[in-house]
Amino acid sequence: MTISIASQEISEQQLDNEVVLSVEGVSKKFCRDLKRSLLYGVQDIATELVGIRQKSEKLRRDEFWALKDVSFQLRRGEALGLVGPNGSGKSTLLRIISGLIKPDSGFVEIKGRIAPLIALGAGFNPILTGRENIYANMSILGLSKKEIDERFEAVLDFAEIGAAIDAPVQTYSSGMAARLGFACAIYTEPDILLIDEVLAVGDIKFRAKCYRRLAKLREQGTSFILVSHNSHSILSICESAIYLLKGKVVTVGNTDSVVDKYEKDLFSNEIKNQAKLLSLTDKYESKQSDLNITALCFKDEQGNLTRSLLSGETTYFCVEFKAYKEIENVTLSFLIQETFGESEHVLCINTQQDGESWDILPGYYEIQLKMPYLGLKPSFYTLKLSISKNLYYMLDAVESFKFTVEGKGMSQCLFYQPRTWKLVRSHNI
Ligand SMILES: Nc1ncnc2c1ncn2[C@@H]1O[C@H](COP(=O)(O)OP(=O)(O)OP(=O)(O)O)[C@@H](O)[C@H]1O
Repeated sequence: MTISIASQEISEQQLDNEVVLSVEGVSKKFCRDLKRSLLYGVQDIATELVGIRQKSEKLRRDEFWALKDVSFQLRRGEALGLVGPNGSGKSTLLRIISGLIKPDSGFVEIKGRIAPLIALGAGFNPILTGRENIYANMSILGLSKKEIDERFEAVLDFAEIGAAIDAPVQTYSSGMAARLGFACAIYTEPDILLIDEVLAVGDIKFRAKCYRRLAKLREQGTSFILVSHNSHSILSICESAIYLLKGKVVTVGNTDSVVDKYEKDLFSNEIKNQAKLLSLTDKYESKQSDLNITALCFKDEQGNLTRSLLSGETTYFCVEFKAYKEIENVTLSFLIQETFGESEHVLCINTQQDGESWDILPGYYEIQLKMPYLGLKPSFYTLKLSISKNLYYMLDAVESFKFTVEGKGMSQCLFYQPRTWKLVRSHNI
């Protein structure tokens, strides 16, 4: 009896550790010049046909490595996040894994069924109806007609597109196409699901439903590769991650440490580019306006200009402007969004709400907003700001002011909570 339990434990452990995807030394080159790319393509086909094509590590004119020597393994039930800046090769890697394109060197080994959710409605034919596309899409993913018949209602139910199922997919909104694509992919019950940013579309309710469904699939042993610019999604879904930069693997390992490294690199690049954003000297100055915003900046408690904001620190947000004439009832409003977030406003502040407005004479001014504890979590932000007269008459605005906030150990939080701790002993035993 004991022996059988032990052997069962071992076999479960082996199953858990089962590698379902192996990517070994994968490299892929592309050519920047379209004409030359076609020429290289024809050359490659011709040399392959006569059997003299050799895999070359050399780049021809205008070629570059979109992926270089990428290796990793994905295990059964594992969720792996893929992070990296634009153009780092994430989509190329997913396209190679899904078999859409061939690598120039290296190989990909897959055990089981793979379902790619790579672009919105990937694989959908726009002139076919939703119903026809479900059959076409799921049969490409390897299901028989009988299997699709059995799952059809569940797909329809999940996608929530109602009567539109008999309309051509080209009439669908991007959210509807994404829902149908997601439903088709998950109901094929794949062993590996590749998800490229698709979770960023759709309303919050649908996203929550997708996350619940993904958690369920994972319990059943499905593995995922998730590409997202939103670190929060990666951190909440994946236990391991890969950071790609210019086609090469920078780090691979536990999600927290990989995302931390990726964000640090992004922060330092943003901060280097930030200096000139503090002053708005390049901003167009309208001669017809009664007021012009001249600079935006942050200051610390001592009044020093600061470029590195820290969650939880006392911070002043300062807006300098020049008024050309006497103006009554001047108000300021701004809203802050996460630059790479999913478009929800993180913070909207309006002097009117706070019962503040000013009557001003011609001259130079600085409005200072004191935030005793900066409640923003570490991330990149974009701020939009406007100064108005009588709330609705806009005098001047700044469309996009970018800044970063740093802090430690808050990668999964949504905001900073100022706090102190105390242990109080209530009774003796
Ligand atoms: N078919 C192609 N022909 C030529 N260049 C390409 C092709 N596909 C991708 N590239 C280039 O390869 C590089 C990697 O692109 P890829 O789409 O994989 O990046 P990514 O990390 O997914 O970017 P993003 O985050 O913007 O989606 C980019 O420089 C891109 O311009």
